[in-house]
Amino acid sequence: MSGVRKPPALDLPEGQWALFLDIDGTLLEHASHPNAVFVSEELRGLLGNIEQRLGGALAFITGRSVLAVDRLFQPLKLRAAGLYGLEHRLTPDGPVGVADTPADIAALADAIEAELDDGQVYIERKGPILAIHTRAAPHLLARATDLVERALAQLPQGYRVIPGNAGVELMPLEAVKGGAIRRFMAIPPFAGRRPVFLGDDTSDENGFEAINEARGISVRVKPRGPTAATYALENVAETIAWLETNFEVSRVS
Ligand SMILES: O=P(O)(O)OC[C@H]1O[C@H](O[C@H]2O[C@H](CO)[C@@H](O)[C@H](O)[C@H]2O)[C@H](O)[C@@H](O)[C@@H]1O
Ligand SMILES: [Mg+2]
Repeated sequence: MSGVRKPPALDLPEGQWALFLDIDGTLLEHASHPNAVFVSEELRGLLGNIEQRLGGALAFITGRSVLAVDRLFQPLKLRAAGLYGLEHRLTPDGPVGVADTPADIAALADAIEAELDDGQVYIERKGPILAIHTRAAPHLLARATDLVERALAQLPQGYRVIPGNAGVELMPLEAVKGGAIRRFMAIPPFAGRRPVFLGDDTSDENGFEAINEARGISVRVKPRGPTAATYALENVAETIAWLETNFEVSRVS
């Protein structure tokens, strides 16, 4: 595991922690399609219990939209930053704040879809963000990446391309997980607490940097190379077990 250490046992009372969680690849095993992931009752119960024990200081920090997250975890609703921080819901039942869309990329999505006319590539349209999923057609990843990089030239400045997990995403520069974490850390019930963030992907690295600046605990799940995270866990199962152990929550039967 790239020599990164396992995270330590948490040594402060639970009221002093703030917990930020990536979803795909961290809490959920990857599936062939974004809508094919499985959320167990145990996981819903665990997250609900942790949210209560932390006095609400738990938020999802994800590339999915908040609406997509709510559909997956229903009836559980948590604080969340969606679309890498372009959306945020600061209280579980509050409104979803949405950042401006710098450009309409729907037409771009159509063009890329037509170019990759293969039936195996799924283009996820997330408003200002485009995710090209090549999990079912790995041989098309390089072509998809090339197309998206060339599409950058057609957009106003302020977009970037980042590798996804079995795909590639095009997004505004301000879509960064570190910004989302800092926003939560400035308000109750997060402010003044020591933050923990668990994530598994390139897009989580910026979040790890924000956590490290705040002297928190950054944990990369299944690191595949260099990471800014201080600690690492092997996989989803180990992540869930670590959360259960460290937040002293018993499994929901
Ligand atoms: O920030 P995350 O919560 O980890 O979300 C990242 C992206 O996750 C989803 O795509 C990934 O997971 C899918 C389900 O396992 C998989 O089919 C796909 O190949 C992965 O890239 C989601 O669809 C994206 O919108 C998120 O940005
Ligand atoms: Mg992830």
